[in-house]
Amino acid sequence: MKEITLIIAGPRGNMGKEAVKLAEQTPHFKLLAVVDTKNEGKRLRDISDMPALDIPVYTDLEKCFTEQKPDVLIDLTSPESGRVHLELALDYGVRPVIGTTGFSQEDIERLRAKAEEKEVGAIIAPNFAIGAILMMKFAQTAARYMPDVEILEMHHDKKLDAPSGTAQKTAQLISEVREAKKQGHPEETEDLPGARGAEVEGMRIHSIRLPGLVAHQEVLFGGPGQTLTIRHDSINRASFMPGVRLSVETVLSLKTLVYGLEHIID
Ligand SMILES: NC(=O)C1=CN([C@@H]2O[C@H](COP(=O)(O)OP(=O)(O)OC[C@H]3O[C@@H](n4cnc5c(N)ncnc54)[C@H](OP(=O)(O)O)[C@@H]3O)[C@@H](O)[C@H]2O)C=CC1
Ligand SMILES: O=C(O)C1=N[C@H](C(=O)O)C[C@H](O)C1
Repeated sequence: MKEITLIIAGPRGNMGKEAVKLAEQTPHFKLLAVVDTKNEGKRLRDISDMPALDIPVYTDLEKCFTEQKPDVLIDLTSPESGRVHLELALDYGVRPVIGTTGFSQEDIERLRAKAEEKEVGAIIAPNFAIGAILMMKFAQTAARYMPDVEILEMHHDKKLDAPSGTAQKTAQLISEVREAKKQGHPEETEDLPGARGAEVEGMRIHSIRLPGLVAHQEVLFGGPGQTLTIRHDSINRASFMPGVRLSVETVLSLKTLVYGLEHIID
């Protein structure tokens, strides 16, 4: 397989650490450098807890692109940084693979237009885990038959964004097959604000944050006399890495921005 050169933004994070390992262990991936919020000028091996790789650490993504000229940027940072990094990658002709969550529908449409104008492929994957993609697909199928649905997403308490990117993507997929409808009692009230969760076309999304959790989601459907629950659990971050690898390999042949791995995994 042809060698693919990479930059990883966010290498000290939970996901970034796994992605660095993935890059090290994949024979046709070559990690050129990493982009961090600190440690400018150091080598990766000089940062505690990081693998002994003799590659540079940058704090300035533009400088990194100019000096390293990578094929692909893997971004696993924060919602604000992920947006800026994706735009910069498109400007520099570097293919972004963005696992960072917190993108709005407007962001995605604007960035897709830019990717197409520049003819640079890009992937935003709110969830890289195959099981999570299947959970979303199954939920979309179920919603055709059982349109009353609530989404419960549960994550570790270091997560910055709510609801999760996966929950938002699930709601979007369901809304493609389900007519918007108000659920629950027509006269229900929220005696404590937020008690019924966030609302997307009448569906409700509930976000739980607790230490001990990694990434979990239940999609609950109700119909007369029955319920259906579709659940996915990521019990560690290794669950996301096959999807990261597939995204890096696929983004090179794209000329648009793909939002969600369900468009890549048939
Ligand atoms: N798509 C998927 O399957 C998955 C997506 N995610 C998403 O990935 C993102 C990262 O998650 P996670 O690893 O758990 O988060 P962490 O907080 O553990 O790691 C984020 C890392 O990014 C760094 N960072 C922030 N801004 C920048 C920047 N501008 N340049 C370089 N590095 C930066 C942080 O540095 P510092 O500590 O100094 O701020 C930190 O080291 C989140 O948006 C999360 O929702 C998570 C799991 C799976
Ligand atoms: O922050 C996380 O951890 C995760 N974020 C993604 C999301 O917001 O859906 C994917 C996964 O759920 C883990």
